[in-house]
Amino acid sequence: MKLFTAEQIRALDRYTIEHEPIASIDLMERAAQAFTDWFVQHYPASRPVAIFCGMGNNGGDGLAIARLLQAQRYTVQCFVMKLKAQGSDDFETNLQRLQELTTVTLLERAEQLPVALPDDALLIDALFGSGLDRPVEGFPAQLIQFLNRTKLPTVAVDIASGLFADRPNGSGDVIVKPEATFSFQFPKLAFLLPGNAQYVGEWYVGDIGLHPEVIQQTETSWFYTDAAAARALLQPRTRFSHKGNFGRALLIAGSYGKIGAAVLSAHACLRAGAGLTSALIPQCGYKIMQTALPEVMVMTAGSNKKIVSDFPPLGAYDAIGVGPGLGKDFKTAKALGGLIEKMISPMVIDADAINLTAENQAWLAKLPRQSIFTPHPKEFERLVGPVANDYERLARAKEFAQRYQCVIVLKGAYTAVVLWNGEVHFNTTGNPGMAKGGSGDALTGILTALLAQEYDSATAAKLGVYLHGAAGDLAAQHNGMIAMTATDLIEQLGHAFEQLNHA
Ligand SMILES: NC(=O)C1=CN([C@@H]2O[C@H](COP(=O)(O)OP(=O)(O)OC[C@H]3O[C@@H](n4cnc5c(N)ncnc54)[C@H](OP(=O)(O)O)[C@@H]3O)[C@@H](O)[C@H]2O)[C@H](O)CC1
Ligand SMILES: [K+]
Repeated sequence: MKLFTAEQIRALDRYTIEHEPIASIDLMERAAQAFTDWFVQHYPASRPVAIFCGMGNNGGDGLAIARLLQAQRYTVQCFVMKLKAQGSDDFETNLQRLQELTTVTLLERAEQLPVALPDDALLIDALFGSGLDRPVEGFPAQLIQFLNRTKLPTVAVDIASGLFADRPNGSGDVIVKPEATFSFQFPKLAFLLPGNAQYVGEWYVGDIGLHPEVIQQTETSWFYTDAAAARALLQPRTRFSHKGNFGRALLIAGSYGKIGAAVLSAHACLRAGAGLTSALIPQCGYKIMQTALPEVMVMTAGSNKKIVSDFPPLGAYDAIGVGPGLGKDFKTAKALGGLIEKMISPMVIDADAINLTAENQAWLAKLPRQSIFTPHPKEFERLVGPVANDYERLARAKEFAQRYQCVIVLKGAYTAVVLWNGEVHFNTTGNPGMAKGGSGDALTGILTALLAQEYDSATAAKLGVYLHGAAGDLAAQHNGMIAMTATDLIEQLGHAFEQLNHA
């Protein structure tokens, strides 16, 4: 699914108004109706509602929502933050429509705050939407601070007031903190960035019928992978396949005390459908791996029993994943440098293999094209240096992916798959229960398995990250977010594949 900037969304609105055709006031009514339908499903009419409106189209939506909720028998108080004499045309029309039915309170000065609100009130924030073009200051900032201080459950219309849809906010910016955001047609880029979590809450998207033709034609480099998008990436396994078709995968992983990381990644590789899974691990892990996973073929390498070094020739493998629990011994580093130089097919590079690459940047130029890096934010900064915010992190990942023709999987709440062609695909599956040791090892195994099955790197990364999150969601359902482990996640992979097959 595509994501657009605020400016692109404005252009999509205009095109829809002209070509559907639909009057702009009717498009606003459609948006307000979509919000209201959703709101009625989520919040009971027994709770009083207080709606705070600005004077642009976001405020216009708020006024229309006030009218529609009143028709659904909600008790509604409506406030307009009056910053200027005249609002947008559609705002003015909706103000008139509402004032024919009820009184609207104008808020113009700080002295009018605090506003008295019932203890069980639900707040709707329609002060600013995607038209916000500067940080909020003065009276509007005081009003937002007041709303936040009430701690009453707040729902944002389209986007929390004060939050920029597609560019960074300053650290001191005043922004509404909603428990939920109901957005029109598309999630905003800002919703997918970890630093904005408290300014988004749960987000929902309502279809308001923007013109499908123009959505299809409008180019973007931002996407998100939902079930439909992931489903389209899945290759059918034919009945004539035998283990040779599904590729030979190799994990190079583990060091003394971290053999578990090797076991987890190999386990996930098996469950993600690799035909033959092998592991190259230190001698100290031999029995552990053979016992834990009889399906895995095990090799050990190097005279030091605690680490892997001196890799044997590895040309027989279709895909190699390297890094989980590997450690950073200089002998391991030397072997990894040699491997990177020889390999021609894409590799998955995780954990200590990322850290070692960060310390040996000359390897980057020799890296097999379309290799996949899977850094968490700290590992990413080791690779590229410090970054100031989520937007800069994405920009740097794009630059890096383009320069080295690789894929960067930026792990986080909405893991971002950044491709060498500049595209960014945000994942939509997963949950906080996955923020635990072992989750990343599982992802490396999954990605290596998909590469071995001849998925290209971009597809493997998007699909693998989706499945990893979907399996995590199933593990959370069965074991709870607190108790779930990486092994639970791996054991749900089969169900995650099935679920996707039937999506
Ligand atoms: N397809 C859709 O998504 C639809 C969306 N709708 C809704 O429309 C808004 C966007 O409406 P818009 O009128 O463009 O913008 P806002 O309502 O967000 O803001 C209006 C004006 O507010 C002023 N502004 C901006 N920043 C600040 C600030 N920091 N402090 C004070 N004032 C500010 C600015 O006007 P100025 O004259 O003061 O410069 C803005 O123009 C979208 O979010 C949806 O809710 C439609 O209803 C239907 C389709
Ligand atoms: K808003």
